[in-house]
Amino acid sequence: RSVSKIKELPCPNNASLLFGHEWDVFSNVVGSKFTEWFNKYGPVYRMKGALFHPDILVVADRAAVNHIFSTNSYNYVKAPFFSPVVERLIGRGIIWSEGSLHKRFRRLMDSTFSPAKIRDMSPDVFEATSSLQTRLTQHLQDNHGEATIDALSWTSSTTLDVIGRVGFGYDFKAGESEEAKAIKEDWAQQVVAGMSPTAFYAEVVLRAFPILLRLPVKSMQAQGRMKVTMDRLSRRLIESAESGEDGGKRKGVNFLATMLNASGEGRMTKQEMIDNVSHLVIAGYETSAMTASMVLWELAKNPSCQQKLREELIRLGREPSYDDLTSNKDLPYLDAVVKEGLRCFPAAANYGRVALADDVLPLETPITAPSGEVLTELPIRAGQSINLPHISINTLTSVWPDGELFRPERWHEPSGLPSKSKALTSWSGILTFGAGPRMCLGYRLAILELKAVLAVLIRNFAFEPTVDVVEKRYAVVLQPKVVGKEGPQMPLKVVFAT
Ligand code: HEM
Repeated sequence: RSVSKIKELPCPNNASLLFGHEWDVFSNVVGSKFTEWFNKYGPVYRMKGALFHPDILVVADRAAVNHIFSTNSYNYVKAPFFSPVVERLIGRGIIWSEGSLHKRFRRLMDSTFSPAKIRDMSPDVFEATSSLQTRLTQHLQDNHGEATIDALSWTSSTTLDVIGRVGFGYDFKAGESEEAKAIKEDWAQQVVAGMSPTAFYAEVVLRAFPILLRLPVKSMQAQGRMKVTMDRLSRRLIESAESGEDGGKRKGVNFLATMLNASGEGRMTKQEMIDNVSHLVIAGYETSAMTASMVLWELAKNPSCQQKLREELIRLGREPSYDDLTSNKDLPYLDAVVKEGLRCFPAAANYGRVALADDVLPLETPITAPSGEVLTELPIRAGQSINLPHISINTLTSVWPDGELFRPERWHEPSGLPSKSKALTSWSGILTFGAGPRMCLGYRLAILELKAVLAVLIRNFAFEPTVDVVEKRYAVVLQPKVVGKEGPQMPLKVVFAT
């Protein structure tokens, strides 16, 4: 068995005796501490864990990242603390699964997200975005042409609509159906709980004493409530499709049809179907909605970017079609805006993994240990916690020129992007959708949705920031939060575009 060399790595000073460096990471702007330490110590370092948890490895080195995501991906699992939380929230579906179960789920679901299937989904996406336009137009007319909206709430109603339609032939009625309201409410409660310092303490205590997971703690009961809502919806969808009560609508094209087929052939149990419906809804709706709201925020703060995008959309002279949105021929700036939004605001901002078995991480940038030994690879032991903070890795200035700035133009300038020798091999060289066998299943749908939502909004409306101070927080996924107010939100002023 090789000896771990973790202790040879640089480590920031000033760790708290009780909370190591983890409180620093939680209480500062998302990713800022990781970035500060990457800049100081290079692309691989260790930090102290809370409650005497062994040191955590933090990695941005290109070879190590590629190894963990792609080459030996199944050796790097979600943290043991994370799995029971996901299970309690949304059951044992694809996000929860590991190893052979994950491979089986992935084989069943991969084809549902092929480019051809996404094209088939596009009318549903456009129906949802056109409803967004109609509702926002009405809202502005009711408010004398000017309103302050919570952009996150508007985008999440739209992405929930999309996932309902394309996934299950189900209409969430722009966030107004009983289930949509329950899902949005339960989710918001999770996020509010996740933003509080108690969430930090709960996580590190439960990690140290997993037995406590069995106790009836309040925040865990909230997770249970979400599962009840999701289970009820999943069962209803499945039963109405099985009985033909929905007129065969849900047996047609969507994820549910794929799962019903698999279940008919004995390749998926009913409970697995129920859980995977929940996983697809949760994975698919809030991530895309948050990203869209963050991009709107950036465009609100950058009127010239917003105007440039609007002019491109007006120049097109028609509602963008699927081909317009995917070919990038006539809408290159929209493509750049979406890529830049995904780079700067990755949903899984602080991403963690744990090694199942001993392994050796390759290193692109050798590390000189205090002994003078030069490490060109890093042996690690089973159980090693690893952090791969997407938000820092996507924005490191040593890789991305002025990487901390939101600047869509970079995607059209060779000097704005990482050099070939520094770029990751993931989608567009960023980690937002992960990489390798667990790469986001719905990334093509997410990109189409983001483009369709932004095209409709920017073509027809103009956005400005409010006096509220918005900050990025991490609770379940990356979230916008207004300083001094509870819960996630993105307040923006909106008027009709002229
Ligand atoms: C901007 C929007 C989105 C972002 C940033 C995002 C990001 C991610 C990330 C980081 C992962 C985890 C990869 C890993 O575990 O290594 C993931 C997994 C997943 N995503 Fe997305 N996602 C988005 C939208 C969607 C959409 C629209 C769907 C469609 C239903 C979706 C479905 C999934 C599923 C099913 C998984 C689990 C894949 C697996 O474990 O094999 N995501 N996503």
